[in-house]
Formats: sequence, C-alpha cells, structure tokens
Amino acid sequence: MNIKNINSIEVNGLRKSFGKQIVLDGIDLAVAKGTIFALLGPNGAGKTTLINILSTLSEPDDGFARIEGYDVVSDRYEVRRSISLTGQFAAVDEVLTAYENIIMMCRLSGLSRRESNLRTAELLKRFDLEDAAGKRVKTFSGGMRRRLDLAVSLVVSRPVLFLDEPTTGLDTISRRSLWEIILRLKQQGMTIFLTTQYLEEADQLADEIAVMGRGRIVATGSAEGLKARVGGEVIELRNHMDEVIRTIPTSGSIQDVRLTLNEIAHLCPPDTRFFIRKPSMDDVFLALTSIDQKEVSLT
Ligand SMILES: Nc1ncnc2c1ncn2[C@@H]1O[C@H](COP(=O)(O)OP(=O)(O)OP(=O)(O)O)[C@@H](O)[C@H]1O
Repeated sequence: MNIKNINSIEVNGLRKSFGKQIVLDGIDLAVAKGTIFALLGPNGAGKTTLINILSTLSEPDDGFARIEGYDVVSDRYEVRRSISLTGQFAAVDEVLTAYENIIMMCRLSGLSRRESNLRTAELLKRFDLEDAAGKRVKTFSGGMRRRLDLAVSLVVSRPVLFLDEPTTGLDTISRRSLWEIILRLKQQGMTIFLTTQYLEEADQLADEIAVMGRGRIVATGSAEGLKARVGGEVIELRNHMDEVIRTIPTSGSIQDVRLTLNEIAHLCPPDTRFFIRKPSMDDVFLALTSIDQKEVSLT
C-alpha cells in the first residue's frame, strides 16, 4: 500500500543480526523527498546491511522500512520499481565497452532499439563518458568505472537512488566530479541515500547526516548542526613536531577553555601547544562514535 507523505524513506525500529552478532540494533530514520541523506559510519558499522534491507536484497529481523510509501518486505516489487542502486563494487561488464554496457541495460530494461540509442547517448553525455564510449571497461580508471556504474543504474529513471560508498578509493578529482553529478541528480528531484566513510563527503553533499555506531544511529542533523553539538570551539593540542595529539570539545567560553586547559596541563609534555578552532566533521565523528577521548594518549 502506498502511503503518501513527504518522506521518501522511512525506517522504524529496524533490527538485523547475523548469528549472535547484532548488526542493526533498532534503526529509526526518515529521508525527505528530493534531499541527500548521508549515513556515516566506520568499517563494519552496518551501512551496507541497512542499504541491502532498504533495497530489498535482504530482510530485517524486526521493524519496518518504507520507500516512497511501499514496505520493503510486503511491497518488494513496488520498492524495486522505485529505486536505483549502485554498490561498492562496479557492476559493469569489463569486457564490454561503456556504450555496450549502457545499451545492454537499456534493452534488458525493455526499451526499444531507438529508445535505447537515445538514452545511451544521453547518459554517455551526462556522465562525461562520450570520449570513452568505445573503450572496454577494463581499461577504465576507478572514476570512469563509477560514473559508468551510475549511468547504468540510471537507465530507467527512479525517484530514489542508493549509493553505497560511491567514492571509496577514488582520487580527489574523480571524487569531486562524482559529487557534482550527485548534486545534479538531486537538482533533478531525486532522493539520494548514500553511505560514506568520508566526513568531507557527508559535509559537502548531505542535507542530513546520520552517524552510525554499534548498530545504532547515534546522531542525526545537518553538518552544521552536528558540529554545533560537539561544542562551540575545539581545543587542539599539538606536540613539538606540530602533530595533533588530542582534540577536546569545549563550549568556547573563557571559563570552559580555562578549566579544560587547567585539567589537562599537568598531563601534557612541556612543549605542547594549544590552538582553538571550530569543530570539523572529524571531531563530530570522534565524539559520537566509540572512541573515548579520555583514552587517547597524550604522548
Ligand atoms: N551476510 C552476512 N553474514 C554474516 N555477517 C555479515 C553479513 N553481512 C554483513 N555481516 C557482518 O555485519 C557487520 C556489518 O557489515 P556491513 O557490510 O553492513 O558494514 P559496513 O558499515 O557497510 O562496512 P564497510 O564500510 O566495511 O562496508 C560486519 O561485521 C559484517 O562482517
């Protein structure tokens, strides 16, 4: 049943275990239509497991999730018709050319020969692959593969796009070019759910970020909102080699900064210097995931 509302994705109390390992321990989240949502978490946090459930590749043990109002278990067919999915590993055929990969997907999706030709030309242009159209995929760089993978997954236009770590392993230029493509897809009205280990990626792209740790969402908000939760200012301690040895969130008030410095001064080597700066997404991540600041060594 399609329940009309402003959220494209709704997740409620979702749980999943593999044997005794609890991977998703009650996930709740909502993604508004036409926005980019980034799920941020370290390796093994359960991001792919969640995407697999949302894209109907796997079933939850408990809880429910809806995509465009359709339940991922009972309305599986409708969910599949509402989503495009691009995984961590490019799902394109290495022996074929970029052109052949896209046209094959067009034909498999039921487009006529004429429609397939038009769509392929359009996608090659949109993903900056026109010059590489006749080249075999095995000769492609990582960035070109990701662009082709995205093009193939968008042969049929769907309202929701899942991107599982879309830029992992890419160099900075390829990453930025993919970010531009992702932002353009949002401008065209798509809802985009992406997972990432890169804080900068979430910071640059996402309207809303959820930080995942130990099978739970430990915080959600905009990049700015999450940074504000960490504190007004961060004290950064650096050693004589100018290496950061510790960061400590503070409210930014004189009293708080003075108290914090008093508390830690006797623990620091004499040549330690301190700097005060605005929190970054790295600080947010460290503060919200399992790392206990007190355990970080000062030497
Ligand atoms: N099919 C499975 N059977 C058993 N364990 C699994 C299965 N799928 C995932 N896991 C385990 O669940 C945990 C979460 O894995 P998942 O791939 O969802 O994490 P992730 O956040 O996507 O990490 P990464 O960034 O490394 O891809 C891991 O410990 C993984 O070994």
